[in-house]
Amino acid sequence: MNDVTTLSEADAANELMRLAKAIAKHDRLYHAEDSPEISDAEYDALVRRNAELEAAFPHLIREDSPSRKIGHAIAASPLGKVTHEVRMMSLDNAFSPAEVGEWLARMRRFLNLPEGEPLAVTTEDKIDGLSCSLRYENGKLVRAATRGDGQVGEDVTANVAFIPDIPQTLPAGVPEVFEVRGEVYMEKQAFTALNAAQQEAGGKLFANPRNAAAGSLRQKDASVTAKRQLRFWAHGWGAVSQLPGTTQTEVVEAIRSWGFPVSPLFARVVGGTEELVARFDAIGKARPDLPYDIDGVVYKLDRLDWQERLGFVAKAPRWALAHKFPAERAETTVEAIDIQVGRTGKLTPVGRLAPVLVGGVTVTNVTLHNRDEIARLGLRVGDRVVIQRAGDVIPQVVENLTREEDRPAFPFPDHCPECGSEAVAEDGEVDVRCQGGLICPAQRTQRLEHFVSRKALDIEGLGEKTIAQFFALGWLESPADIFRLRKRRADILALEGWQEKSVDNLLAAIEAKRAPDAARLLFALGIRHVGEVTARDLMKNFHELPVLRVIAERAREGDADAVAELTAIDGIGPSVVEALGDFFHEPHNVAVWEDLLNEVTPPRYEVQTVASRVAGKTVVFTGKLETMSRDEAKAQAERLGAKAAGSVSAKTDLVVAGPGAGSKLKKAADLGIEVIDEAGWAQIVAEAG
Ligand SMILES: NC(=O)c1ccc[n+]([C@@H]2O[C@H](COP(=O)([O-])OP(=O)(O)OC[C@H]3O[C@@H](n4cnc5c(N)ncnc54)[C@H](O)[C@@H]3O)[C@@H](O)[C@H]2O)c1
Ligand SMILES: [Zn+2]
Repeated sequence: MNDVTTLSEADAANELMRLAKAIAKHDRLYHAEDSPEISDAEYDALVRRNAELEAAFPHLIREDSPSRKIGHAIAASPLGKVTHEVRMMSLDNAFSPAEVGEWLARMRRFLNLPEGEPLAVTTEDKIDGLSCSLRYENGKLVRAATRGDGQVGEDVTANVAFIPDIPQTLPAGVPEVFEVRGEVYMEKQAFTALNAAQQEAGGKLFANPRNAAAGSLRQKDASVTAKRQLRFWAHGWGAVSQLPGTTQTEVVEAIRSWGFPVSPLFARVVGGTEELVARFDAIGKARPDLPYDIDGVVYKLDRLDWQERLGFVAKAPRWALAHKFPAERAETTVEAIDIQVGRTGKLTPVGRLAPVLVGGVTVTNVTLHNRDEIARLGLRVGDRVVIQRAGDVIPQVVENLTREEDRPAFPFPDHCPECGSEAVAEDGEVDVRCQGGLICPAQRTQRLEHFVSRKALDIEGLGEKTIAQFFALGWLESPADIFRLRKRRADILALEGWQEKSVDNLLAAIEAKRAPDAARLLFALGIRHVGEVTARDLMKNFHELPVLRVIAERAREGDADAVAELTAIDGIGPSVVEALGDFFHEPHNVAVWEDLLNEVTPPRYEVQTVASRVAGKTVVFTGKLETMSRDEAKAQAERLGAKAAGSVSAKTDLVVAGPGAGSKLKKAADLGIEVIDEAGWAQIVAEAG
């Protein structure tokens, strides 16, 4: 779904046409046939999208716009037609306190009321049924009608005779003409029982109590209605010869006194957004215990003279608002599963959904996390799913409703969709990663940033921004390109923000790394499991990068000697051996590697030691080190010609202990080994050359 602000007029017009068609179709299925094909949340997302487009392109609003239509025309209904004397309306929706506040502010502006003056507003639950208009003349029920398209509804007079909540006659003294309007509904229990009975009899199943109530009322044969447990409560009125009050509250009270049920949660609230939202929250709390379904709270301005002044917009009164409970869960269809490659090479599946309104927000994408999650859900393209979005949490698929169908599983890719390199999950890991780190466009800039970072090649002046800029210009695709930047001196100078001096400084910093430290270069390549320390350990043993490559390739081919040679190194395990083998097995990586080694020439790697009083000794670091990391401490020991070991034994010469050293300290004492603290170690480092 494209952002409306970037949409061309032609695209907007096309989309509006498609929406008008789709919404009309779903209106027919829902209102005329009582068998919706999509969830309300999906329908609401279509309506919302239509409203967004119409707001951005008001001149494109169609003659047949869904925003102007109520319900569905009843042309095809077998029931008689009734023209409403006063149109039956819909309600505007709000999904957030902010939208409720806007509604209140709009009314205030319209009525020119002073800011902050409290308003009296009635609140009642928005019951999920179908509207029905009951016309009484001289206290006798003469006509009952559905809403239809708002102007013309269906005659259900015979049907409502079987609804005990609807009186056939009213007490003496009622106005000559009075149309009571309210909701015909089915309680949850009756709905469950009806569907069970329908299932038994092989009849039609209803999607929800609202559809069941509508399907039960709108029957040509009223004896069918008689078998269904329908109920009614009143929430308004249509044509009247006289009003029994000057406020919504007074008239609803009068209707109640004539024998009609009204909402048990009806209340008059004086205040602003905060007071209304408090009431909304209270009704939300009561919701699970109500015997019927509700989907929100209806607010109506209490004063009828103000209602009259406010009047109506296209299809709803300005003086009323339906504040809907944001559905935290909703049903929709997975239209596609795309694979995104993250900056670390992780393949993340993303579900593309038929747009659906969840928690008041239109959701079109959902993260599917990883390959295991797709397997757990048994998810395939085309499946119906329940998605959930609570608060600001990223939407999740909580259930796959299409499980049982016999279709092939989603084939999770074993190659990176960005670069075509192999994508694998290592043992015990759920994430599948692209192995083409150095050539994968999704990973490239991050790999380059790592390549020049302080602990890697440490090239000053080549920051994140510059890398991104050069990358976008096509100047930096792989590490070797860094060393070819000198040919672009004039091009860089022509860029904004670069002067002779800064360009020359950058190029000098790069030239200074033509003969880099081999361990840093190896670490800079970003091979999985090959961190700073591992890179040094490897280079200490093999000294030359081409030698390491040969050993790694032989190990991958299963050469036991090569494997043994690698794993004999302290700290090198099977995962490093595998990662190295995989790296050199990927032709793209080899190309990058060879290209790079044509540009730079690392000298033979030898551990550079300085004279110190711990040369040739074995040191153990233990406890919490406060001024350096354990890796740094190890590196320092190496530079001083000492060996850093992990545990205290008879071979240990010196223990450097931080706070909380514990058992190792005790062992050192038992063996009579010298123990110093971090400050003592710093002293030794400082003394050395
Ligand atoms: N799934 C689908 O395919 C599909 C298709 C069309 C419509 N729908 C659903 O139908 C609804 C839209 O229908 P709508 O335009 O008739 O609006 P609506 O039903 O959301 O709101 C208007 C109606 O609310 C009723 N109502 C309930 N309690 C009320 C109260 N206390 N006071 C006043 N009115 C009260 C009235 O009958 C009124 O006509 C949406 O929820 C939509 O998701 C779904
Ligand atoms: Zn890739």
